[in-house]
Amino acid sequence: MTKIAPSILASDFANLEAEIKEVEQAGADYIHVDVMDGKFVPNISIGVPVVEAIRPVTSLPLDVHLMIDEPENYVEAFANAGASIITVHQEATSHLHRTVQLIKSKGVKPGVVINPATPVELIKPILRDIDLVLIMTVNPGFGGQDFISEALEKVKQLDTWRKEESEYTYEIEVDGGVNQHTSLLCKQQGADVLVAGSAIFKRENRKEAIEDIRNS
Ligand SMILES: O=C(CO)[C@H](O)[C@H](O)COP(=O)(O)O
Ligand SMILES: [Fe+2]
Repeated sequence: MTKIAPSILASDFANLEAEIKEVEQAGADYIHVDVMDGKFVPNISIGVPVVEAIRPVTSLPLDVHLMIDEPENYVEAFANAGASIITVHQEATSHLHRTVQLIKSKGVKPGVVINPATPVELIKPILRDIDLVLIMTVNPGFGGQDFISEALEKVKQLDTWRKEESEYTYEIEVDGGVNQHTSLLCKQQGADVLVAGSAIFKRENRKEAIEDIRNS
């Protein structure tokens, strides 16, 4: 069954605990946390104290998407705050293997994410070391943007590679512009986890929203 990771970027921050509990009750699999630094992406969102604050309010894994330059400098802080998965941009770190090893050494699952214009071949050398690959279907920085369907070819390629190579155990996650229509395209190409912000939190009935995305 396709996993659904609601992105709290689109939630009501004044009621964050209730928002998280509602999507957990509604069948979410991960809580996706978008961290932005105003440098790697042109927006600032939330950081370590928010991860620490939400860790006790849910039993779901916290899927922390770091949209920050030199993420290696913050791996320890996010690990200590309770991140379950830490995903770093290939474009943001010079020594990807070192950063991934650092994440593992803190007992956290490592993920690697690429922007829509980044070729998937660039991350082939790291695939055996990671638990998750995140394919961006928008340019990161904001919720509510339109889905870039061209990026889905990378999902297909990743699915093909892991069928050919037993050492590859990564999940394939898609993030950006996912809704009940685009979710079908992601699943058809082999995606396991779908991130959705606006399509879940901007709807009154979160259970229906999650089911519409999962069952499209
Ligand atoms: O990483 C992100 C933005 O950079 C978010 O996870 C993503 O945009 C989710 O929001 P939406 O579903 O509204 O597109
Ligand atoms: Fe994200």
